Amino acid sequence: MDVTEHVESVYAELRRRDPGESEFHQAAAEVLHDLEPALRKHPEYVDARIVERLCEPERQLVFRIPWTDDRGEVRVNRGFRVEFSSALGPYKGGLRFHPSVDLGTVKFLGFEQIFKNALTGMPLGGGKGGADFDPKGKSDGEIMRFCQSFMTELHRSLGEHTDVPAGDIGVGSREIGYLFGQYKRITNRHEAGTLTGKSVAWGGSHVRTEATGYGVVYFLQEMLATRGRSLEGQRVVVSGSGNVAIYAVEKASALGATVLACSDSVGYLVDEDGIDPELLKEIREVRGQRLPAYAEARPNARFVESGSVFDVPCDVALPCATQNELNREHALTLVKNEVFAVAEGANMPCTAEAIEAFREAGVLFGPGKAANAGGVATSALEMQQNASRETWTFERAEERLATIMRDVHARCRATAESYGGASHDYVFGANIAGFLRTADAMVAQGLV
Ligand SMILES: NC(=O)C1=CN([C@@H]2O[C@H](COP(=O)(O)OP(=O)(O)OC[C@H]3O[C@@H](n4cnc5c(N)ncnc54)[C@H](O)[C@@H]3O)[C@@H](O)[C@H]2O)C=CC1
Ligand SMILES: O=C(O)CCC(=O)C(=O)O
Repeated sequence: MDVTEHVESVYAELRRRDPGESEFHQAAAEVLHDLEPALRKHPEYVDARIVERLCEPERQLVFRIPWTDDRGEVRVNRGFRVEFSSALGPYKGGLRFHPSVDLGTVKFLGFEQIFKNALTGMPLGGGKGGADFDPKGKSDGEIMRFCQSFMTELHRSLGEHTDVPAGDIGVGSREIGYLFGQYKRITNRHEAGTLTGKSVAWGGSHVRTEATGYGVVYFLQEMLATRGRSLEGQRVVVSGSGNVAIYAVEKASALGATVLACSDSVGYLVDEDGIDPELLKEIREVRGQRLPAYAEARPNARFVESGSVFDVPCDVALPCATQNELNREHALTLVKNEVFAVAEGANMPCTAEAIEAFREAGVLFGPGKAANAGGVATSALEMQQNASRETWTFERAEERLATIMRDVHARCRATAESYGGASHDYVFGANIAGFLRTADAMVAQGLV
């Protein structure tokens, strides 16, 4: 069978079957386009219909989540868990609580997760979940009751050898605590490895909180080193001000960069003196305030409510908020301002057109499935500690994270080159490397 025709027919079929899932189509299009050289080299993948099978989740759960608000009124949300691939290990990937979540969003995230998890070299399958629940403005009691109801339904599908969720947008260690508590109560099992992102006080791993943001910066360091640069003196712009963004700011600053700006869904913050990571953490994580509170506390900082954080001139941009937040127009502004490198902390934050603009301008570009793999990799370290009933030190966990990110970077480059691409084409390298590992396992495991 002609490989191009094969890939095109798989793509056409997935669009036909699920026409409303534009984010899933976008994620699939990028990966499928890059796979052709691998399929030419390995006709056995075509014969076994690996691509077709990978595009169809092994299982998709959609469920009702009834809960009561603080006035005693009944509320109903919709929950999702897409168990995409168990070729390399238990389904693994976070839970997102945000009003925009639908099946297409969860499928795009779960699809990306397959390749990302494979790229880490760890024994992890791919999955993702969430709910169209808006945590904004909810009380602690409401969050707890919602998490309990969510887990009352989802617990049947989970287990340390089956499916292991973690956090994502709107789900942090508080939510993981409530979810775990309900899981334990219903199953009567203190099976710590069933959820990751737990508090270090009761089964979590040091560095999991920091891992995604730190990992992005480690990946960036490796990319810069290929051009003889370091982070020292670089002007960095980060989008978002949640978990990934905060720890990207912290690590980039610690390595000598000046982080000029970060953002939220209302606007962006500029601090000409460099964002102070401790103050940012205090405001966002401890006080739960928004970014204007930071601007009020620092003389050379301002909060801007129009335009985009990517208008701020910089050497390095780290989009760490959400999907499709950086479009072609933003990319062209960054290029005009001579951006040197972009690494995705969020999942699919750059549109296909933005990535094309970076490629045309020769900007170093680290795709999310490689650059933000540190989070899920540290989740795998958490599972490892849970299985052996150990708790590693912060230093030991961070050293493992740094090594994993160096390996992910090297794997992308080596794979890109060996399949006829440029070594700096991290998108191509990541897609092929993640695919090969998964495809080999699928062929070995037969038609399942
Ligand atoms: N938490 C993790 O370990 C990992 C997260 N990611 C990805 O990183 C991204 C951020 O996740 P977290 O930091 O965990 O979530 P979070 O809930 O801690 O923070 C999300 C941030 O994005 C901002 N945001 C949301 N929608 C926005 C919009 N439309 N425009 C501008 N800002 C917006 C929020 O204000 C917040 O600052 C997501 O794409 C997530 O899938 C990727 C790998 C692992
Ligand atoms: O640690 C995990 O399992 C979740 C990480 C995640 O959701 C992601 O990589 O996007």
